[in-house]
Amino acid sequence: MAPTTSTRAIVISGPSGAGKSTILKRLFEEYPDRFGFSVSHTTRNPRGGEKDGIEYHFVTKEQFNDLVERKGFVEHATFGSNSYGTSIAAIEEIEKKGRTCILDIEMEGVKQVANHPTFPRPRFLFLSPPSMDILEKRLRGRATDKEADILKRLNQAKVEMEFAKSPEAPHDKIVVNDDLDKAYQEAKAFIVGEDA
Ligand SMILES: Nc1ncnc2c1ncn2[C@@H]1O[C@H](COP(=O)(O)OP(=O)(O)OP(=O)(O)O)[C@@H](O)[C@H]1O
Repeated sequence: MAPTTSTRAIVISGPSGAGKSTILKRLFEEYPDRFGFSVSHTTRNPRGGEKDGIEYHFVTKEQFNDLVERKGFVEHATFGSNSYGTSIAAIEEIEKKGRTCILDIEMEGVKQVANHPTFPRPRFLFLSPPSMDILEKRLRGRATDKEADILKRLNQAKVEMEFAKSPEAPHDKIVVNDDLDKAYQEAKAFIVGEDA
């Protein structure tokens, strides 16, 4: 059965520090039963306490590559020696529960999802910082990132912002996260469908 509008997956993207987690946390609090995150696949080993099928689907490199060949991932990437991916089956697991799957993914993943040969096109939301200066302040204010990481994230943010402006970008809606309450209301209107 094709997903109805209410369970059609939603992709949220935007530079690191744009406020994706902040907005999604609020959304999940306001609508505790309406959304879900898919469980990703990874070839890395489980860390203490991680359970297969909960934090990740832990698979071998062969299993992972087999799923890549069969176009079973809407997006996947390799970092260092470990691969990660979002499978169509994992998204369907969320939809089967009558929930909307939210995919929080970076730019290369967004391109892959938009160009997938069979996966029904999700709705794309891009969260933008008000300016690069403010983004830098927020990344510094988060105090979780090392200086080298902050500089890497800022460089990558420039690339993501350029992509968002390009004709190739699939975004259906761009929300500028200046005032958090206003940005949340705008994102929510798009996500829960009033603005669909
Ligand atoms: N509108 C806002 N005004 C001020 N600060 C904000 C606003 N939105 C988010 N922040 C702060 O900016 C920082 C970055 O936000 P957040 O961690 O949600 O970004 P993110 O897009 O999820 O980043 P990542 O992709 O790295 O996970 C956080 O410290 C958050 O509290």
